[in-house]
Amino acid sequence: SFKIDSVGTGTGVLGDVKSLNTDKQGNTYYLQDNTRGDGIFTYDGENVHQRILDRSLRQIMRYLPGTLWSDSDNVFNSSYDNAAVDAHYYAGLVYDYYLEKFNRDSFDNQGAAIKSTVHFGRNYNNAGWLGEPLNQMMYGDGDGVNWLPFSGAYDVIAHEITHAVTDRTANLLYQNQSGAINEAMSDIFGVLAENWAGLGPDWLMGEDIYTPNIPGDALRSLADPTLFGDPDHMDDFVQLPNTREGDWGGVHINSGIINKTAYLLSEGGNHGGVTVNGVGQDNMGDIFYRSLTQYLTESSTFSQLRSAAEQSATDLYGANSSAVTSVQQAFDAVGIN
Ligand SMILES: Cc1cccc(C(=O)O)c1OC(=O)C1CC1
Ligand SMILES: [Ca+2]
Ligand SMILES: [Zn+2]
Repeated sequence: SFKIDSVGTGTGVLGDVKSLNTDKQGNTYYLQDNTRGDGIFTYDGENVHQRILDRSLRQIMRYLPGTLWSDSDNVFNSSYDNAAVDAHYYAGLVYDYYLEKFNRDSFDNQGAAIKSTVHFGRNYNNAGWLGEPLNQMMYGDGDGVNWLPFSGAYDVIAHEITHAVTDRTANLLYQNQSGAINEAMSDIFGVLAENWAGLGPDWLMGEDIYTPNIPGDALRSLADPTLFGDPDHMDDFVQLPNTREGDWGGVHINSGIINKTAYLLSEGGNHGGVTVNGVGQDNMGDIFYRSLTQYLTESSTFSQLRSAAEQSATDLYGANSSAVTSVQQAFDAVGIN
C-alpha cells in the first residue's frame, strides 16, 4: 500500500513527551521510522508468557519480533505505549550518535534496519541484543521494583545497539576478558551517547530505570565501579566460571576494570598510584572506537586492548602525542600491561 512518513507524539516511560517518526498506511500509524537507514522498527512482544522465554531461543524465535506497533491516531500516550515510545525514539538517537560521531550508518555501517521488541516476556528483568538470525533488541518490562521497562533509559538502548556494533566489528567472544571488553564497550558508548545527547549526562549505566524507589543508585558506575561492587583494578579481577551462573566469567563485573580505564583516559585522575592526564570524552571515544573497529578481534585480552588503544592513539594523534602517554597512564593505573 502507499506509505506516508508521518510524525506522531508519544509519552515515554518517565512521562516525557516526544516526537516520533511513524509510517502511515491507510488509516493506521506504525512505529516505523523511514528517515534513518533502512528504517527503525518497533514491535509489540505482547508479553508472551515467561514460560516460553525460559526455553531455548528457538522457542522465543517463534514469537519474535512480534507485531509492528500500530496506533489509530498517531498519538502514543497510553501506559502500554510508553516502552514502545522510548525504544523507538532512543533507537533513532543512537543511530544519529553513531552517524554523527563516527560516520557509521547503523550497527553494520550499511544502514541495517534497527528492530526492537518491547513488552518481551512478563515482568522480565532483562534487555539484550539478539544476534543472528534475529538481529534485534528485546526489552523486558522489569518487575517495577528492581527495574522499570528497560527501553526507558537511553544509555541502556545505546548499550544494546553497541553490542550489535561489536558483533559486526571485533566480534569479541562473550566470555572472560574478551567478554568483559565487549561489555565495557557497550557501557562506554552507552555513557558517551547519553552525554552527547545531553540526556542527564553522567558516568552511570541504567540510573533512570534502576530501582525506581531508590534515588541515586545505578546498575554500574564507570567513574567508580566499586560503588556497585565491580572491580576497578586488575588486582581485583574476579575469576568466575564461564557459565551462565558465572556471568560467562564475570563479563558484567570485570568490565569495571575497562570502564575505569576509559573514565580515567577521558577525565584524568589519580588511581593505583598513577596520575592520568585526561584527553576528554571525544578523544577517548575516538580511541576506543578505533580500537574496537580496527584492531580488536574475537579473542582480544585486556593486554591486547592496551596495545590496540596505544596504536589507535598513535594513528590519530601521532607517536609522541600526549594522548599516547595518557593511554599508557590509564592502563597503568588499573594494572593492565
Ligand atoms: C539487564 C541485562 C541483563 C543481561 C544482559 C544485559 C546486557 O545487555 O549485557 C543486560 O542489560 C544491561 O546490562 C544494560 C545496561 C543495562
Ligand atoms: Ca547514564
Ligand atoms: Zn551488555
